[in-house]
Formats: sequence, C-alpha cells, structure tokens
Amino acid sequence: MKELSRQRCHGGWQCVYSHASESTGTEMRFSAYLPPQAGHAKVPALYFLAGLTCTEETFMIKAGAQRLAAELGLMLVACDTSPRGLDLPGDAEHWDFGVGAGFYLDATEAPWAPHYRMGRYIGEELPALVEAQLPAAADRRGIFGHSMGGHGALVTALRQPQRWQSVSAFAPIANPVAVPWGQKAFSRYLGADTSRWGEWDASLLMERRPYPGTILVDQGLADAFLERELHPRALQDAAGRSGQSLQLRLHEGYDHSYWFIQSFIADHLRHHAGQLAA
Ligand SMILES: N[C@@H](CCC(=O)N[C@@H](CSC=O)C(=O)NCC(=O)O)C(=O)O
Repeated sequence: MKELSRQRCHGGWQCVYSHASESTGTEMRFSAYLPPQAGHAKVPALYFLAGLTCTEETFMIKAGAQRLAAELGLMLVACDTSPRGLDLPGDAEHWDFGVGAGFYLDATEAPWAPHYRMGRYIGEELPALVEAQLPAAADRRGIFGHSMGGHGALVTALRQPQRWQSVSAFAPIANPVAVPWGQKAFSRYLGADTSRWGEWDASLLMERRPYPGTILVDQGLADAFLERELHPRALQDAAGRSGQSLQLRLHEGYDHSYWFIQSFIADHLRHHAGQLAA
C-alpha cells in the first residue's frame, strides 16, 4: 500500500492511499481519516460507500464528517466506486454503469466478472488491508453510504452481518431489482436471469434475513431520484415483514446532494459510534 498524501485535519490525519487490488486486478485508491485517538490505540473504522460518479475523494471533501469523527474517535474510510483504467468495451458510455458505477457487487458476466468485484473488495479485501496497515480495530467495523453506496452498505452488512457491527444509509437505492438504475446494472453485471439478482438487493435480503441491530436510513423528500430509483417504502415493507429494526427518517425539503448528507452526518456518526463502542 502506498501513501499518496497525508494532511493534518482536526488533530488527526486526512490521508489517501493506493494499492494493487486482488479483487479488481487494478490499482485502487481509498481515503482514510485517522482521528487523533489512532495515534496511540486501535480505533473503530467506519466505511463510507459513495454513489454514482463519485470517487474516494467525494465523501471526505463534501460530507463534513471529520470534526465529529475526531471527537468520537472514529476512523473514516472511503473507497472508490468501481475499478478504473481498464478500458473495457462500454465501461465509460453511461454515467450510471461501468466506471464510477460498480454497484458494490461481484459481477458474473463477461467482460465485467474478472474486475467488477466490488462486493468482495469492500466485504473482505479493503477491511483486511486497513486493519493490517492502519490502526483500525478488527472487531469494530461499521458501514454506511449514499444512493448506490447506501444500497452497497445495506447489502454488505445484510450479507455478512457478523463482520459489520453497525450500518446506516443516506437515500439508498433500496430495491435495485425494481428500478431502472438497478435493472441496467444488474442485467449487465449479473446477467439476464433475474432469480440471481436477489442476493444483491437490500430489500429482498432484509426480508429473508434481518440484520441484528437497528439500521438508520435518512431520505430527503425533495430528492429528484426518490420516486423513480430509490423506493424506501420497499425497505420499510421488508422490515415490517422480517421484524428488522429500521429507523427510516423522511426529511421535507432535502434533495439527493451532499448538502443533505452534511445536514444529517452527525446523527449517522453518533449512531455508529454508539454501536461500535468498545
Ligand atoms: N448525472 C449526474 C449526477 C450523478 C449523481 O447525482 N451522483 C450522486 C449519486 S447518485 C446515486 O448513486 C452523487 O453523489 N454525486 C456527487 C455529488 O457531489 O453530488 C452526473 O453525471 O454528475
């Protein structure tokens, strides 16, 4: 792992790293905020998965999370949204598929399958690397995200609840099998057999196997993607059927942007800190 930058921030360090990824077969970048407490002890790590078109920088620059993370002693880790630099046919034609749109799943179809393995990357490889190279506690991991990344966070925790002690989401794509963004991505990454898509759909997973803890989800009611792509009601229905403890909060006037995330980031950090406390 190479350290690309390191800058002082709220008594800790804002860093960017790159490494050769086994999951994607490419060089991947991630950013990490190391709170002051990480100077002398292992701290809980909270992973953020960003949305379509974002990079490992977006959350760290726009969410305004570092000040409170420093107070709470939380490490923040933000990865990229797909492999880059492969130049696969069709990987850069659409902003909602391919580069910047890896959907945090493991593709099964050519030409995506050997590289678009963001499920394995975020589920296994990145935490193992972070815990080996940075002062992150291996038994206190949280995950959250926005939109495509909110979907990724929910799916990652629902698929492997024993590995994630806390989870939350901002405006997640709650039921990707039922909406255009999800159908476009899943049909290409996972193939035409829709019976295989459910393993990567947060609402379908939650209905079958609830996560053993409360999940916090915030959604803006002025979000332009709400009706067509996000469907938080599907998550609420799934939680009702499975007994999942879900705190779904709907906010008048808030849209899909990082202004919305910045407005509620403190609640998410406190939610995670509470569940990740040693
Ligand atoms: N088409 C636009 C918009 C892309 C966009 O809105 N991306 C969202 C995530 S959408 C779901 O995953 C985002 O977080 N954008 C970054 C931001 O800073 O707001 C485009 O091409 O930009």
